[in-house]
Amino acid sequence: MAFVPKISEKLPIMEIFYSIQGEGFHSGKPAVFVRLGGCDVGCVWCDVKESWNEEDHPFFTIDEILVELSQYPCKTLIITGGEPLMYDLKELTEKLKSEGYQLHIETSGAYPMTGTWDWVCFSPKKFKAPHKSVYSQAHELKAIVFNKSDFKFAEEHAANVEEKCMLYLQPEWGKADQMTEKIIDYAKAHPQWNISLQTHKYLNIP
Ligand SMILES: C[S@@+](CC[C@H](N)C(=O)[O-])C[C@H]1O[C@@H](n2cnc3c(N)ncnc32)[C@H](O)[C@@H]1O
Ligand SMILES: Nc1nc2[nH]cc(C(=O)O)c2c(=O)[nH]1
Ligand code: SF4
Ligand SMILES: [Mg+2]
Repeated sequence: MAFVPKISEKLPIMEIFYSIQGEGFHSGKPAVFVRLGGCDVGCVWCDVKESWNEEDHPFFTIDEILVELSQYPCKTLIITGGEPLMYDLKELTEKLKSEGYQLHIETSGAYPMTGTWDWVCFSPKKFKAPHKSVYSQAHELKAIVFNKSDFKFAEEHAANVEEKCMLYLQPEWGKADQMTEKIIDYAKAHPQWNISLQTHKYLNIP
C-alpha cells in the first residue's frame, strides 16, 4: 500500500538550533534548523542516527514550534531530520510562511512531497528509493559519495530532476579522505556537477 505522510497535531522535535547552513547551494547562510525525529530510510553512514526513533523526541504543536523560533533573529528555516517527509508538512509550512519565514527542506525524498517550500534540497538514498513527486520540486540534488558506485547513482537521479536543478556531490564524512579527490576529478570532467562539503563540521559548529 502507498505510504501516506502522517497528519498529526504534534511533530516530534529532536532539536531546534541556530547555525550556518553548511552544505550545498546555501552554504554559508545563517539559518535556524528544525530537526524532526523519525526516519526509517536506514542509511548505514547517517550522521544523525539518534533522530531515527520518533518516540525518543518530545512532540510540539506548531504554536509551540513558533514560540521556540521567536527567540532567533533569523527568518530562514531549514526543516530537516530524521526524514521530514514522513509527516504531512502542509499545515506547518502554511503557518510558518504566514509568519514570514523562508522555508528550506532537507529530504531524502523517500516519501511524497508535502508542504510549500522556497528551497528543496533532495538527497536521494540507495537504501529507500525516492518518491516520484520529489524530482520536479528539487532546487538542488545533493548526492552523497560513499564509494565509486555513487557517481553512477548520482547521474541516474540527475537524469530525472528539472534542467534548472543544481547538482552537488558531497563526500560521505567518514570517507571524505578517500572520496574528495575523486569528486574533484569527477566535477572537473563533468562540470554540471558542483562540490558540496559539510563545512559546519570543518568549522566545528552544529
Ligand atoms: C541527516 S540528513 C536529514 C534529512 C534527510 N533525511 C536526508 O537524508 O536528506 C541531512 C543531510 O545530511 C546528509 N548526510 C547524512 N549523513 C551524512 C554523512 N555521513 N556524510 C555526508 N552527508 C551526510 C544527508 O544526505 C542529507 O543531505
Ligand atoms: N550547519 C549545518 N548545516 C546543515 N545542512 C544540512 C544539515 C542537516 O543535518 O540537515 C545540516 C546540519 O546539521 N548543520
Ligand atoms: S534519510 Fe537522512 S536521516 Fe534518514 S538515515 Fe538517511 S541520512 Fe539519516
Ligand atoms: Mg547534519
